[in-house]
Amino acid sequence: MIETVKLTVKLSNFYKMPLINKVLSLALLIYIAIFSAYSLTNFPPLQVQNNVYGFTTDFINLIVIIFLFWMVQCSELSKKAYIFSSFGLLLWSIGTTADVLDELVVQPYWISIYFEDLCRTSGMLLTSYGLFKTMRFVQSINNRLARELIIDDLTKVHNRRYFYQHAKDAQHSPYVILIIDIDHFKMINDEFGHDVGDVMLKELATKYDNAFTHQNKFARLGGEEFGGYLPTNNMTQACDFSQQLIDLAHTINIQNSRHLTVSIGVAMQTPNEPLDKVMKRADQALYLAKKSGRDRFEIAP
Ligand SMILES: Nc1nc2c(ncn2[C@@H]2O[C@H](COP(=O)(O)OP(=O)(O)OP(=O)(O)O)[C@@H](O)[C@H]2O)c(=O)[nH]1
Repeated sequence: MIETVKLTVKLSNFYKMPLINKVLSLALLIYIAIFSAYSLTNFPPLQVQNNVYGFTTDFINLIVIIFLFWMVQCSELSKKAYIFSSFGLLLWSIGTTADVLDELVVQPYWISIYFEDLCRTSGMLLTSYGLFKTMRFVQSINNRLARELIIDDLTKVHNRRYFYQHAKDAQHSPYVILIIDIDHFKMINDEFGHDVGDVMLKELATKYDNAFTHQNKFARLGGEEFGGYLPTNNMTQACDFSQQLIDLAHTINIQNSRHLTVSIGVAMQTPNEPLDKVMKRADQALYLAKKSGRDRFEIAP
């Protein structure tokens, strides 16, 4: 099953966020307001005009860190990434607030040196780890989506997208295409139920996937139809392999009442023939195999 992945960073999302995000943001703003008011009223003032440059840069730093904190609150990150980034930026803003006020008043030594630097440094460390966790989170989503893009959901073998891409990219010429179709699959579904049909599809796909070794590729093209890609110019080998696949289907029992059969269309690429044409010829050969009684393979002329 594809699990829904939420990954949004939208500042307007804040109002939809859990209470904890809002409480944390409010706590930060209240802390900054109280600490600033306390410092400005209790510590000896400095000449602001002598520190305009320092005050401006520190103030911009603070605004940027608060903005980053806000962005984290509005993002849907993994739990660890959220916790580390939030608390890191919280500490970092607390340290930077002290840094800004440092330019306006004479702070006690323990604030201007120890408290400020400790908060800022530990904040930076936690934020960096939160960023690392965020990147790992994005990477894991990316890897999972990339995998899901080429894997068939039901049978877990490669899907049609992978098959066509591989056949186009492989650049082996000539190659052989097999189109493999389960016989009377509708009857199996009708007689035994759709769930039994699904089990048959999975069982056949797993067995065939194991049979396609080395450079040979196998995929579910859709429904009860599968594709095979053999980078070979040896038609005898391709025919022997097709017969092996037909025999392999016979080893699968449908509820111990009868075995599965498949029909296969085989087509070898002619010089410079595009993939869709080879597929079409393989499909025509499959149609012939069906018409000739099924449980067999036919070679496209
Ligand atoms: N259980 C199951 N059935 C599926 C799935 N995808 C397609 N089918 C069924 O496969 C059947 C294909 O039927 P047809 O195209 O008539 O082919 P067939 O009955 O195999 O007949 P021939 O190919 O002529 O031998 C349909 O009944 C589809 O509903 C699936 O994922 N699971």
